[in-house]
Formats: sequence, structure tokens, C-alpha cells
Amino acid sequence: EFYNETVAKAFLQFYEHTTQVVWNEFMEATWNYATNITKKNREEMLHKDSERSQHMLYFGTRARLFKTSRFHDVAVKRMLSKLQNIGKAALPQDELWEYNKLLAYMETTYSMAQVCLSEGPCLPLEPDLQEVMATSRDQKELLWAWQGWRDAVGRQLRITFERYVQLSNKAAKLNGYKDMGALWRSKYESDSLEQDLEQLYQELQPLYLNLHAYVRRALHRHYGPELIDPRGPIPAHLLGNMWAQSWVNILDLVLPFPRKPPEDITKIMKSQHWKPSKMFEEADKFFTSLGLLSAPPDFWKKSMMERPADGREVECHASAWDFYNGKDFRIKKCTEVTIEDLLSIFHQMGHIQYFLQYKNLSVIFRAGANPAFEEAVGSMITLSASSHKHLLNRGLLSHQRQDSEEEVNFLMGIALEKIAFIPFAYLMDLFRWKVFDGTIRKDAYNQEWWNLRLKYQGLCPPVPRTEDDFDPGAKFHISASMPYIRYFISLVLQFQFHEALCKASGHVGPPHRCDIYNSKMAGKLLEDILKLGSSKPWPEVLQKITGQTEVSTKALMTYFKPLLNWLVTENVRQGEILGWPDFSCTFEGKN
Ligand SMILES: O=C(CCC(O)(O)[C@H](Cc1ccccc1)NC(=O)c1ccccc1)N[C@@H](Cc1ccccc1)C(=O)O
Ligand SMILES: [Zn+2]
Repeated sequence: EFYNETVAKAFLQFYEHTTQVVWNEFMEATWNYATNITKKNREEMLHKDSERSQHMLYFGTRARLFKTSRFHDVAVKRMLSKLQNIGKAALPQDELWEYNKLLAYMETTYSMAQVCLSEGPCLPLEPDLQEVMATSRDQKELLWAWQGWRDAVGRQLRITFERYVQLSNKAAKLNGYKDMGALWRSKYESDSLEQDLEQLYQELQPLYLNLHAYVRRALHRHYGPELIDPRGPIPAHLLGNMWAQSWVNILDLVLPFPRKPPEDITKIMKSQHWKPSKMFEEADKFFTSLGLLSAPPDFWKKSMMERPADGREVECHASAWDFYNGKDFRIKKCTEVTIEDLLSIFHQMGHIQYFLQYKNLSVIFRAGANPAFEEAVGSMITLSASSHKHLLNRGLLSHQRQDSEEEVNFLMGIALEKIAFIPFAYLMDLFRWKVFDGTIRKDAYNQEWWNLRLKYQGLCPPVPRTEDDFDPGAKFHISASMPYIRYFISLVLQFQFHEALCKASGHVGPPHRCDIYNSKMAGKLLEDILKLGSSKPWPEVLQKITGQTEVSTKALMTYFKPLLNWLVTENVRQGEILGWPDFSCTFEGKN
């Protein structure tokens, strides 16, 4: 065994050196494709991906040869077990090539899709269709964008997605999992993950049901009874977002105290001539104010902060990139000067900070403690950055104080982003797990998708759907084969992190008034866990920051308590029904 452990360490050293080059070249090729979608760049990316897969296969199969049970070094054992998970690289060469081509097709179809006006221009999702969904109050115009997008993307992906499921499951089985859903869930190192998630969802459901009932009433007031049934589901195109995953854009329609509207921060940003680069600098300043690391020179030189003006086709969905050489980290985002995009940049810079903090670890441990940790860092900072105190301090608001009614309005704004998101983030992978395990058969993909959208979100499609549609494919992460449960868990985690860092910063008072900006104590607490990457089991990491080893909704419920009290009172006063007992999706009064 001793002989083996020494050999294992040498093996891992060899892996370390060869991997940095292979992964760096792969990231460069993928970046070139995502920021300039051409046939040549696609071929180059596919070629680099197969090189990376061969490298993973070589080391993954050899990692299995070590009998680690009697090893002393826990880190060596953890590294060897992580190495053995090689995902799609386990597929035979020809099927891997087919798989990579269909992944590229799905993602490119999504990125290049447009919806054309009867006469005149064709509109891409970002910024044009998103803008329509966010600002239009004309249900026919909203329907045009909603349906047009699904015709342009979802319908085109339907057949490819069926083959994607087959090959995904084959790859999962070759890695020792029963299907791809099981492989995705294994990242959380828990054999009770699905039950734990259902428990979290149950705890959060009252919050969602009260918000849903209240928003339905407001939409009923605006769009009238022929569109909104006060005891039924809400049509999915009226919530201010292409997927109804965030309702923040209809705050004006649902404001609890309409005589005290919040200041329009987007307008203030534009009047102060904010540019995308300034938005990134603002987010970077937040992290350095905590005593954390600033984005290095390559970041400012090589990131893509705006949609290119030279007509290049790019993938606009925001993302953060680690080039695995310890100094090259980038963000790709088609930034618009809006408060929504400023907060999204805080989210992306959270990924960059994680990269910076764990960059000296073995490449095997350069990841979050689990995928939800990666998503929670930036979103947690966003809770401080969107606080009235912070925005006032940064000159983005002028009202000094918030009275109790303005505070309810503020919490409503945060709830429209965070609470509305709960059922969407939960059902996205409930759907895919069932597709992968065969519970949802391919001749019912769309029907089953809408069953989940009705059951969890209380939404209806605004027009009848058929199995020629593939509405789930109209969401980036499904076209990009990107797991989503990480965002559901992150939603709960980010409030736990926020509570812990606020405490460390010496904050006294309600969590929604906390801003950890400039707190070196909060920064130190965060730094200590980011540095660990994925080298320790995530419950250990969670305990270091919050003192608990479990994901808990307590912090989130505390944050929204004042709003829930107001919502319950208001819903009782209006005699609202919680839920949607009239569950049928009616389509009369449309044409
Ligand atoms: O998709 C995102 C943000 C993009 C991202 O930062 O999570 C990005 C997704 C992505 C894109 C392309 C390839 C891979 C992943 N994730 C990263 O950039 C990332 C994730 C882990 C490590 C390093 C980078 N947010 C989700 C959920 C969300 C999150 C926060 C607020 C609102 C909504 C959404 O928009 O539906
Ligand atoms: Zn993210």
C-alpha cells in the first residue's frame, strides 16, 4: 500500500502538469467560439474538446487502478475519486463526436435565434425580446415575443434533445450511474438529496403561494377577468420575464404602496452616464472593500463586457471563465446599462472571486464546495449591493430614509426576484431528472413540462401547446445542458451566507438593511471558505461560515418575515384563495 500511495502522488503530479495545458487550450477554443460563432471556431472547439476528453479518459481509467482504501492521505483519496468521474469522455470516440456536435447545435440554435417582425427587423433575445417581456403591458405583444421565441428555439431542438438524452444516459452508465440525473446529483455527495430538496421546497411554499395570490390579484386588476382567473393559474407571458422565473419587472403593477414608488435606479445610472466597464469596476470595488482580491489585468483586457458592435454572432448568456493558468479569468456578458445587469455582474464577479481564491489549489479542487456554493457567492453579495443603505452610499439613490411602507415596497422588489424564482429553480431539474430516468417519455416532454409548471409555479401557457413544441428548450440551461438545481440550493444558501457575514460585520438590525461593504471581518470569513475550493466536503465548509452543517431556510424566512406578514394580511383582507383550484388553462378571449 505504501508503494501504491507514493505512486499515486507521482501520478497526481503528472496529471497536474499535463492538465493545465490541455484545459487552457480547451478554454481558449471554447471562448473563441462563444465570442465569435463561426464554423471554423466550432471545428477548433470540437477538436480541443476531444483532446480534453482523451486526456480525462487516460487519467480517469488509471485512477481506478489505485486501491485507496488503505491510503493515509485523505486529499489523495479525494483527488483520485474525483478523477474517476469523466462524464461524456467515457463515450466511444464516434458517439462522443456526435454528442459534442449536438451540444454545439443546441447551444448555437439558442444563441443565434431571433424573432422577426412581420415587416422590418428580426429581434434577438438579448436585449430586444427581454426588453419587450420586461416593459410591454400589451398582452398581444407579450404573446408575440413569448410564442415567437419558443417557435424559434424550442421547436428546433425537440428531436436533437431526444438523442441528447440517450447519449447522456449512456455516458452516465459508463461512469457507473443509473442515468445522467444520478450523475448530476452525485456532485452534492448526499444520499438524501431529493428528500432534502423537497423539504426545503415545502418550507418555502407558503411564501410563494402568498406572493402568487397577491400578484395574480394585481394582474387581474390590470389585464381584467378575461385574462386572469382569481382562483386559477397565471398566464406565463405576463410576469415580466421570458420564462416567468423572475417577476421583478412588473413591480410597478404590484407595488404595495403605489404612492411611494422606489426611485428608478436604471434611470439614475443612465443620467450618471454609467458604462459597462464602470459596472464591472463597481462590482470589483465591492470585493476589494472586503479585503478580497481584485480582478487581474487579463480580466480587464480580455473579458467581453458588451455585445460586439462588429456584427459577430456571440453567445450572450452571461458566464465567468477560468483559463486554468492562475492569471487569465474573464466574464462574457452582453451588458446593458440597467440595475438588473449591474446585479447580474455582481453574480458573475462572485464566480471570478472563487477562481482567484482557489487558483493555487490542485486543478482537481478548483471548483466550489458544491455547484450551489459557486452560485451563492455572487448572489449573496448582491443582497448587500441591492440594499437601500448600499445604493444610497454609492450615490445610486437620493432618498435618505425608508419609512415602513417604502420598506414593504423594497422587500416586494426583492421577493419578486427571489421568491418567484423558488418553484422555477426547483422544477427545472425535476423535469430533467424524470426525463433522464425515463419517467417522462419523449412523446410527452411538453405536456409533462407544463404539468410541472402548473403544479409548482401555478402558471399556464397563454396559448395551447402540442408535442411539436419543446418549451423547456427555450431556456438557456436546457439548450446548454447546464444543471439548474444549483440555483435552487443557492437561493437558500445565499441568505444563510448573508446572515453569517452580516453578523461577522457587526450588523445589528433586520437582514434586509445589512450591507457588508468595507467589512474586512466579513471578507475574512468568506475568504477562508473560498480558498478551500472543492477540497473538503461541503457540510464542513458550510459549518466554517455559518456554524451549521445543514442548508436551512431560516435565514431566508427571517429576511422576508415583514413582507410575509404584510402579504398574509393583504390576502386575507382581499379574501384571496392560495393556490389555483381552478387548475384548467383556459384560452378563450385570445383571438
Ligand atoms: O444562468 C445564470 C447566470 C449565469 C451563470 O453565472 O450561472 C453561468 C451559467 C453558465 C453559462 C455557460 C456555461 C456554464 C455556466 N455560470 C458560470 O459562469 C459559472 C458557473 C460555475 C463556475 C464558473 C462559472 N443565472 C440563472 C439563475 C439566476 C441566478 C442569479 C439570479 C437570477 C437568476 C439564470 O439566469 O437563469
Ligand atoms: Zn452563476
